[in-house]
Amino acid sequence: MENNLPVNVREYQELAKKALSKMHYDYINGGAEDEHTLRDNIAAYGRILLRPRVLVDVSNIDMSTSLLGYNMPSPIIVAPTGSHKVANPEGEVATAKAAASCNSLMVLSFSSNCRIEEVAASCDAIRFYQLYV
Ligand SMILES: Cc1cc2nc3c(=O)[nH]c(=O)nc-3n(C[C@H](O)[C@H](O)[C@H](O)COP(=O)(O)O)c2cc1C
Repeated sequence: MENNLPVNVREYQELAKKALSKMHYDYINGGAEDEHTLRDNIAAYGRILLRPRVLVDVSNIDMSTSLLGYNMPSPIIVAPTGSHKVANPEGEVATAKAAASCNSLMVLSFSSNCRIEEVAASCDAIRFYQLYV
């Protein structure tokens, strides 16, 4: 890892494995039941082929998009996931601040460790809430 910064999901996984207890790592890294969908999701990304291009000016690119009327600089958002305090003492507040710093959108989970009001007051991230009904 150059400058010790992770460059892909696998390298983030390695760091997470070192930072977390086995139980918490397995909770975050695992999928439901026999993990068929988890494996298929990873395989689906593997089927997307990118053609490498060199000497192309990428100093002025635009990946912005909108979701339900909210504009954002890229189509990358934070999906709802519960119990962020297993990974960070600030919990979902830390995740919301990170999303806000990228002008991204965070979906706060129904099973989050932090209260909705606490997360909402912590930053200006675009706020979506996931609710089981
Ligand atoms: C640790 C963990 C916790 C999750 N918690 C929730 C949750 O509280 N609510 C929810 O709707 N989805 C939850 N999910 C599902 C994710 O939002 C997401 O749909 C799933 O990881 C699949 O991602 P993908 O749709 O990008 O493939 C959780 C997933 C993980 C790995």
